[in-house]
Amino acid sequence: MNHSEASGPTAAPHAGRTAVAVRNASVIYQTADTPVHALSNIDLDIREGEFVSLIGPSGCGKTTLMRVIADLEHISSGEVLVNGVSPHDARLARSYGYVFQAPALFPWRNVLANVTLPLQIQGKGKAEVKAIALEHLERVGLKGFEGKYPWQLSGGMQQRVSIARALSFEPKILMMDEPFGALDEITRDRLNEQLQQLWQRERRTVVFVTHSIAEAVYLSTKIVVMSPRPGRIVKVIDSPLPDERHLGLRDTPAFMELAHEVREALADGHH
Ligand SMILES: Nc1ncnc2c1ncn2[C@@H]1O[C@H](COP(=O)(O)OP(=O)(O)OP(=O)(O)O)[C@@H](O)[C@H]1O
Repeated sequence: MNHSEASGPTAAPHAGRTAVAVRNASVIYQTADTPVHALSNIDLDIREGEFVSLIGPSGCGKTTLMRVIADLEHISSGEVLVNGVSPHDARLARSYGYVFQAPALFPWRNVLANVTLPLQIQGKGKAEVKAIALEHLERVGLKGFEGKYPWQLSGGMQQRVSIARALSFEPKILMMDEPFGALDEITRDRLNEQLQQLWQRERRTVVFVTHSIAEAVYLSTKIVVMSPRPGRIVKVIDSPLPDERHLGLRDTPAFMELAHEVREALADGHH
């Protein structure tokens, strides 16, 4: 069965409810000398179940935009709504799961204890917490590794533990800031494929920051191309690729065409 037969000639319309609405949002960092205009007049809609990548050159405000959505940073003007409420209220409702570039696991806790931590903080019972954590470890392909310590795992495996931990309390939105940026290309490819399959199964909303055109095109249903000084959105591209994807897709004309469109938009942003 080819991919297009599996899910139609183009991606299914990701017509879920609005998960994130950013309206005319700007962020100005006050520094000792001149203020830094990190984001300027950002408008963005993300629907439930979309996999959205923010891509752009260093310093264009990708991380700032993600942090604004996730209530880790405040906007200077404009409005941001997450599931219809402020990012602050969304955070209190445990809407976000975070995965950062460095896995940020506790070295003195084994894999299971790292994944159970957010659940323990929620006050769930011990047996329930363990069952949930084991299930999430299995989902990221780490069944049998629950007794290992982070230093006994490869970088890619550590990042899979971080993903399991972020998903353990079933957040509405998974926020991923260059999660695979520090990994070698082969490991990165494999994790891209696993993440894509995970998204296909769960259809959770994902906001993903990356520098890689190939990664953005492979993973996303929507690609947000940004440019620096001040950080703004140059183009929003809805992916025409089918939802079911394998790494071989990267060699197809449709993939290369989309990668070209992203590259052109990035170049336009520099003018
Ligand atoms: N806390 C801060 N105080 C002052 N300036 C900041 C702060 N955080 C970020 N900036 C500046 O805001 C701009 C946007 O930064 P941001 O980290 O969002 O960009 P980015 O696209 O994620 O970059 P990279 O790809 O290098 O991580 C940059 O010019 C950065 O130097």
